[in-house]
Formats: sequence, C-alpha cells, structure tokens
Amino acid sequence: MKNVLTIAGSDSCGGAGIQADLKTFSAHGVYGMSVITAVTAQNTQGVFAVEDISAELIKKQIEAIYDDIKVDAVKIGMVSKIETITTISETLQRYYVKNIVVDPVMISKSGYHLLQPEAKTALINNLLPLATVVTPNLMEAEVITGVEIKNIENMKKAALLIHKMGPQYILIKGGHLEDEATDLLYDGDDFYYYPSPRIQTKNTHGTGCTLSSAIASNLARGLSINLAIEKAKEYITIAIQNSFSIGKGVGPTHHFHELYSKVGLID
Ligand SMILES: Nc1ncnc2c1ncn2[C@@H]1O[C@H](COP(=O)(O)OP(=O)(O)O)[C@@H](O)[C@H]1O
Ligand SMILES: Cc1ncc(COP(=O)(O)O)c(N)n1
Repeated sequence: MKNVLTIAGSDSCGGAGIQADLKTFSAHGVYGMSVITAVTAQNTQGVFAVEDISAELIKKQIEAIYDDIKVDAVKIGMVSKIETITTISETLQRYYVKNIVVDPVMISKSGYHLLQPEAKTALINNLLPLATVVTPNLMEAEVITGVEIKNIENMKKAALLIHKMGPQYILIKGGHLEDEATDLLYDGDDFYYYPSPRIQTKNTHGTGCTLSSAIASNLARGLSINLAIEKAKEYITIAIQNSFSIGKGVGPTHHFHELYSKVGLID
C-alpha cells in the first residue's frame, strides 16, 4: 500500500479541498492522510466563513505523520496565509520530503480569496522551490508571473518563468481556456500537451484539487511524471463527465471506483 498525504483546507460541502483529495486517493487505491490548514464553511454557492488552523497545530499534524509513517507523496492545496506557508515549508524540509505536488490555490470558483493576496510572495518563495510539480490554473499562473494568459503560447511563456522559481515540473491547467481544456507540462527542456475537449457543465467544483491529488497518487505508485499526469488527466476528465448537481450552484465531480478500474487507472 502506498501512503499519500494532503495538506489543505476542509470544504464542508465535500466537492473540493481535503474531502475531494481523500476521495481521489481512495479511487486510486492509495491510503489517504490529511493535515488540515483551515476549515471553510462552504457550499456549491460560496464560501461563507474560514477559520485558519494555528501554525503550531499544522506543524504538529505534519510531525505526527512523518515521525511515524512513510509518506510516498504529498499534495499541498489551500494554505491561507504567510505563517501557514512558512510552517509547512520548514517542517517538510526537516523530513527531506519527496514527490510534492503544489496546487497554488488562490481564489475559489465562487470568488473567495482562499489565499490572502499578501501571502502570494511567500507561496512563491517557500513552496514553489520544494515542488516536484506545481499545478496553477490560468489565473494562478497569471498572478505568479504577471503574464496575461489567453492561449497555449501565453501558457508556455508563463511556464518558462515559473520554472525559474524552482519547481521541477510545471503543469499549467487549461480548464479556463475558451474552447478546449488542454493542460501544458514543462520539464525545463520540453513541453508536453494533455488535451481534452471542453465538457459543457457548470459542475466543476474541486477539479483542480482532484487533478493534483490524482497526480500525487500516481507519483506515489511509482509512475513517471508524464504518465502520472496523463492518467490524472484521464481521471479528471471522467470525473467531470460524471459531475452532478447538488445544491443550487457549482456541483462536484464524481469519484467512482468501478469506472477507474475499467479504464486501468488502478490495478
Ligand atoms: N469544462 C472542462 N472540460 C474538460 N476538462 C476540464 C474542464 N474544466 C476543467 N478541466 C480540467 O480539470 C483540471 C483542473 O483544471 P482547472 O479547472 O483549470 O483548475 P482549477 O480548479 O484549479 O481552476 C484540468 O485538467 C482541466 O483541463
Ligand atoms: C478548501 C478548498 N480548497 C480548494 C478550493 C478550490 O476549489 P474550486 O476552485 O473548485 O472552488 C476550495 N473551494 N476549497
């Protein structure tokens, strides 16, 4: 059994954050663990309140896991504020952690600032250099680089700039492109494309969380970065195709185990 950790925020309605991550881990047949950075009061329509967990408790959660358990990969999602970011960075470095997927979560689909704007520089300086792979969406890549991104050429330019910030691999997600959903990987030398047609649905709550957790699961299982992303892209595409409406707003993706066995995403 491979063990995968998510360090992220709790989403009370279960579509994104810790809850999406753990569902994704289970569907991939890996053992999921969590370090909670913040608790959000959230549903398909919006985020109504957030309480950050103290830096001390975040540190203790990470230590409790790494002092006892072998962790094969870790995914980092919502990190709220500067102190949270520096604590995670310092603590992970003490354990020489490998296979780190950083999803630089900034603003929820419902428009709430899950990362305080003044914490952007801390995220760039403290988390990006640790990342095996960083997975910004178009808006996050724009904020990180200052480059306006409307098409694949702009994505390439941003990927080159983000690579200079220290992550080993950069995956810029194209879920917010106009008529395709092509993700772009840059490894410092070459670009790789992970295309899919744009699925017409409003139910995309937690797509980024799901993709990054699927990549972490696949890295934990020993897949190469290219295969880890290829399989994760298949997973998220099927999960979006089967997304559904709960509540009145943006519904969640569907993580159902049987389907993944069929397409060979798990053994
Ligand atoms: N409507 C869609 N159709 C197909 N794939 C999508 C769609 N929306 C997002 N994706 C895919 O879901 C993953 C998450 O992308 P994105 O939605 O851009 O991230 P985020 O949730 O961080 O905004 C990417 O692989 C992206 O290509
Ligand atoms: C706790 C938490 N983490 C991440 C997201 C981003 O997901 P989305 O962009 O789909 O709103 C979220 N809404 N809540």
